[in-house]
Amino acid sequence: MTEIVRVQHVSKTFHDKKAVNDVSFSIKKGEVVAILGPNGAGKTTTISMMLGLMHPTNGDLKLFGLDPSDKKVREKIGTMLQEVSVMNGLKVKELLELIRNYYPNPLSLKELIQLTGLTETDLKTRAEKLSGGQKRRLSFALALSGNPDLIIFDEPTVGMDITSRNRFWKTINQLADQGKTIIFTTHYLQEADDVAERILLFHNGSIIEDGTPAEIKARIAKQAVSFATDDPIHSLEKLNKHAVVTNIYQKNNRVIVQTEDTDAVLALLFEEKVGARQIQIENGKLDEAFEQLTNEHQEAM
Ligand SMILES: Nc1ncnc2c1ncn2[C@@H]1O[C@H](COP(=O)(O)OP(=O)(O)OP(=O)(O)O)[C@@H](O)[C@H]1O
Repeated sequence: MTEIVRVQHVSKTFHDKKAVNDVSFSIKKGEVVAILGPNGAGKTTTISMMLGLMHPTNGDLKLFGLDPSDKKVREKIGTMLQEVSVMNGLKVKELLELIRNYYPNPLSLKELIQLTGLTETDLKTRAEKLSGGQKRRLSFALALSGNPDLIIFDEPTVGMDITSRNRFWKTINQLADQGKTIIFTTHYLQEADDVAERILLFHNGSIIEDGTPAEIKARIAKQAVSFATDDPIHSLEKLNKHAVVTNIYQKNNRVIVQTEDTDAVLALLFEEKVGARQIQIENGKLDEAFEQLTNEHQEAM
């Protein structure tokens, strides 16, 4: 598979602050990658270096095998940054036409409208008169204008209402199906869990986890089987003796069995005849994993 992004031992220091500290990763064609991490973790700095807006203090960073500021690279990238700045005085349609002209194979205006949900009224409006949410929609259309192979977004859904957000992710999934490579940062962990195939978790300038959302959640092993029963004490006694049960307790008439193997626990419920009803399997949540991983790292420092 073609390597699109290659980051090798990259660091960025501002005065004496190490914002990014010896980070290495590579991203292949067609991957959808979420960059997560608490405030100040180094996400925006990493993205800015990928876009050639900042140079690494140390290390090497290539997109499509070239320097990010190379014209050939710029033609293949679409981006949407946190700050939406649009050119005042132009109508949305004029602005889109202008930007499309910079690219060798732009998307048609019709395609851009269909992908981003810009309305006829939006097209006739001067860019500076758009609402915050409409501006983000325009910014999304501008990012897609050149029909980019690589799309990089920094917190793209901030300020979008639920409908716009759903539409945005639907389009992203559509673009991913076409084989585009997509990298985005977000503080909405559910979005990363739903959309990304891979998560790079940043903390204090370093990558502390790199894996699929399922792998990252599984590493925290907060999986559990819970059930209702007429005799919780009897269930606790019968199940507690099995090694597959890592923890067991009663909560509001339900028995919660924490384990790393929910299938084995399900089998046990029937073998031990505990009279389990309304059985539920909980696979852990990404936000729990996120919090635990960043805390563990904080303690280890
Ligand atoms: N231009 C700059 N000058 C000095 N320090 C900077 C600059 N840009 C970023 N930093 C510092 O580098 C660190 C990483 O910042 P960065 O913006 O990359 O974090 P982030 O993960 O994107 O955070 P957030 O989630 O808040 O957007 C922070 O401590 C920040 O204060």
